[in-house]
Amino acid sequence: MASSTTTHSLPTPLIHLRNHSSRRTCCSSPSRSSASRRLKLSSPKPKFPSLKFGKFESRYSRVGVVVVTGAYVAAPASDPNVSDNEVKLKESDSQRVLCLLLGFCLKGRFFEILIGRRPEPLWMLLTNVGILYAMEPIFTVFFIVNMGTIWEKVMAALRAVVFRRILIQQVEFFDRYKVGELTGLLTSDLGSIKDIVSENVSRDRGFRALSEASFSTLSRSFRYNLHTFCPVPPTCSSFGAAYGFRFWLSRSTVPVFQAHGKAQAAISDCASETFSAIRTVRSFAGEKRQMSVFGSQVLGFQASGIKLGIFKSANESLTRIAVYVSLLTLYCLGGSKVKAGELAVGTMASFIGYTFTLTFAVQGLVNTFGDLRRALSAVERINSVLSGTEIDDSLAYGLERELSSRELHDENLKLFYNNGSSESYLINSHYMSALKSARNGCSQAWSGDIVLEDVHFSYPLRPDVEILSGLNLSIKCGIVTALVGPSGAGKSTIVQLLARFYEPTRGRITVAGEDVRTFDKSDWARVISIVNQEPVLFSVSVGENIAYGLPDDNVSKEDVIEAAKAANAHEFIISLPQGYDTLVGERGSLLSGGQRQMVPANVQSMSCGDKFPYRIAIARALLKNAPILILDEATSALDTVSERLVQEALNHLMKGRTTLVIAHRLSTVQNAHQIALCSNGNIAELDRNFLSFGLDPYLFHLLLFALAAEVQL
Ligand SMILES: Nc1ncnc2c1ncn2[C@@H]1O[C@H](COP(=O)(O)OP(=O)(O)OP(=O)(O)O)[C@@H](O)[C@H]1O
Repeated sequence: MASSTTTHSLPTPLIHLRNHSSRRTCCSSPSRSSASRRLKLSSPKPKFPSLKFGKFESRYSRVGVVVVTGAYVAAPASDPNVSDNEVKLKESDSQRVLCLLLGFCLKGRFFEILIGRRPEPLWMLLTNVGILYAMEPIFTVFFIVNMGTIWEKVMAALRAVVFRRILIQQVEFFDRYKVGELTGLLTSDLGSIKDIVSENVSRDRGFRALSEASFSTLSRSFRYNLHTFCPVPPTCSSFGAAYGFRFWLSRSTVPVFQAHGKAQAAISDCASETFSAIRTVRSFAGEKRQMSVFGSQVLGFQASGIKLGIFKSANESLTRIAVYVSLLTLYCLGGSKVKAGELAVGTMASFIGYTFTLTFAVQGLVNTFGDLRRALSAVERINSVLSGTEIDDSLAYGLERELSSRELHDENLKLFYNNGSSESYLINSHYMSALKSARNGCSQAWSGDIVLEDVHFSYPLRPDVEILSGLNLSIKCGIVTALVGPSGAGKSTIVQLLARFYEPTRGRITVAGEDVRTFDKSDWARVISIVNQEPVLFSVSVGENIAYGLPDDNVSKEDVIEAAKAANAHEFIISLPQGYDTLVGERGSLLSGGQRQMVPANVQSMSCGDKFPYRIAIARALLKNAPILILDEATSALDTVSERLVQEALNHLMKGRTTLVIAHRLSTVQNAHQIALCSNGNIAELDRNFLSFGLDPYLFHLLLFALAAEVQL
């Protein structure tokens, strides 16, 4: 190979000109070579400050600058016409590292030294390469650890924002979306966004792939392009075509990704629905039906997965076609040039190296594009769920106020607070701050009646069906009102309005004469306790489940025990293997078969295991001590002991409170101070003496139906 100059200055147009000419020196005109030397000597001084690297400095610098300036690879490291002063370059650390990388890994010179066509010692070359190989993993660890940490923090903040945004939606939002869909947002959708970084910090993907691909293309273009190496334009155009087509393809795959995400959410929805209602499924022998529903979701997911696979394969094969066309062009055109002596073998070899680098980089980019598409459709799904809905202003305002005003001792809550007032711009703070605290509502509810005045209501998802049509009901302070009526009459709807899960579409609800809408809804829960037939227990200990009655307070163990005693649950709880610390399973299933055997037989008989959650709920309500109590009476038959225990607990709970009982038993109705019959979205108040003669439960229900059908309200 011909030898000419060592180049060592910054990449100015002047230097490019010189480099091109120096390259030609090896193959063609000597006059251009001398011209290049003249130009080289007049090159500007390097701008970078000098750093002493001892012996290695000049060698690395020289090698590196050759590449940076796009010099011809056949240029030797030393040139007798160049003075030492010129050779000693002054570059920064990063420039040196870049020089090392570029000089040894990407140049034809590397191959030529390896095959002995150049005089430089091989050990020197291998030492340099070894140093580079050692540095790479160190920087990789640094890069991945930092990127990973930053991105994990971003994702935690994002998860907190989405969770909080879901929590403060109005109740109808939860009617509209299934549990699986919402959990899917927090798991698989946010997971796809997380993958953008976590999957793309690896060597061959993401930013690295992008920089490698760009650099390979650019350096190829600068070094070989236009003058001598005709394979470059066809290679670049095939890659260009592949990129263009991929861009079009990526746009058309977004709906496919979305459909795939939806299908995945449907699977998790079906699974969570089935498992959460497992007792109902069992009791109806519904396993086969659930399997069929699940099967159809899985098949849907499979179909969308296959469709997605087809798009992915199109992407893959397109990339490969581009690579192989590029390589074939290179072999044909480059090979003929080597044969004709117009091109050095090392150059050809390095060009093949570039092409492979580009191949891997483009492959990495394809994967990154795939991640981006998935992430984009996930963002779109999260947006479509959360943007079209209305947040519950009052709840959002209350939470915002709590989180920002309070001394936060709970580290976990700081995650939500630090992300700050992301919702504050959505809230009408001026209006909200004028609302009265629910503590005022509490004190008024202890002394005043609750009145529903001409209440009309339709559920937001079925606005054309009026459930309550001008309903009037007065629930007297401190006494028990029994609400009776046939199924679907609207009893639970009244409860939901009193709890302020929904607001009446017309009319109003008052407490001691004050419209409930003048009270802050965010802590309205203080005013009302609700005990459902099927109370929900959380997957924490029995004690914590009772303490949930006052979730924001530090409830002492003594208070929990006192509440449990009043709810007649204490005996049963202490008979459990870990007492109050016994963990409650999902949906309140308390004991495994083995644990049941450890509970003494006499306790088991009085445990009314199935009604245990009901008594825990009573204990919770006792702890909460709200002035208004709403009770959906347990319908399932209890044995005499259980019935007595539960009734005693309820009597305890109802004492002195304004109580509304959705009554399913004659005894409850007979003991109530006031009876309201709900039918056709309206109320008729009944005289309790009307039922004071002995009726058996069957006759009682018959009578209710007859009344509901006959009474013109
Ligand atoms: N979230 C909802 N969205 C739309 N319609 C609803 C919703 N909840 C209940 N409904 C409808 O409102 C009507 C009244 O239901 P509601 O649950 O209040 O009756 P109910 O008297 O409590 O019946 P049951 O004694 O069987 O519980 C029913 O037709 C029911 O289908």
